[in-house]
Amino acid sequence: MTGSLLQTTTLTKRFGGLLVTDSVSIDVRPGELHAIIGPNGAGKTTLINQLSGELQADAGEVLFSGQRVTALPIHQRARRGLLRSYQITSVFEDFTVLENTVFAAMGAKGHAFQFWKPMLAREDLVAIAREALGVTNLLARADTLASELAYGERRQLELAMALAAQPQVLLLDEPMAGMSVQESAGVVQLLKKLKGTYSILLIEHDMDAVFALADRITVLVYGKALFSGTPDQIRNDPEVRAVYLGDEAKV
Ligand SMILES: Nc1ncnc2c1ncn2[C@@H]1O[C@H](COP(=O)(O)OP(=O)(O)OP(=O)(O)O)[C@@H](O)[C@H]1O
Repeated sequence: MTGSLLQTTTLTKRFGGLLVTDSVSIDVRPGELHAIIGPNGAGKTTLINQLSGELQADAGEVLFSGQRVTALPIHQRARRGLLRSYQITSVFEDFTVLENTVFAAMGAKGHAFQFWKPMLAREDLVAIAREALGVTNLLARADTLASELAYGERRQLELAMALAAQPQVLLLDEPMAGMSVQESAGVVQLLKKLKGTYSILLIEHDMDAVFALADRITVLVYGKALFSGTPDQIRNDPEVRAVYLGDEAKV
């Protein structure tokens, strides 16, 4: 698979006797949004955890920009540009939205946090942070404390913080979970804007969102990548319809 930014080869993970990632080989190409769908318990989160570095695979490889990152910890993968939204830097409740985003930019660049220096004096990092807040429509809330954000805005902040870290590949695990219909629509618009610039691996249960956004979709069932293809191919594949989407699926 040439031209892949992120790739797994026969990735395998067991929890005791349970095979949760069953020799999965998938890839994310530059600029594409690749969605992973599958029933509850199919192993989607376990797979993304092995990509981010939160879990170590039992066998197989994770390649990022052609290099093995399989054994690297989370922060080293993040520094190379493989980043999971919301997990790299936690949100500080008593910091403003801008300060949290500057902090994320700082961490990504490997700068140590210096308590004696005002965070917002770092003009280069503030510029990166403001751009990320602009993209995620949070600029108007830049001076608001994180603790005062509504739930949907908080998820936007997590995404802004990930963007401030200037990733190449973004790993997103159910970014619309818990959101209102209106908030979800906002995230779909945002991801439409981001794809192309960033390569995105998305796990999402909202099939309307997945089919509106994905360039490619992989269907995971019992830990196995059953099928990968374009939304049209997935929609029209009889096996996928039978095992996952259901014959009545209107997608
Ligand atoms: N740390 C763990 N130890 C043991 N079993 C686990 C662990 N984490 C997940 N599992 C099991 O692995 C299987 C896959 O879980 P996973 O959360 O990856 O699925 P998922 O596709 O993300 O599910 P959902 O769509 O419900 O979020 C499930 O049967 C789950 O119970």
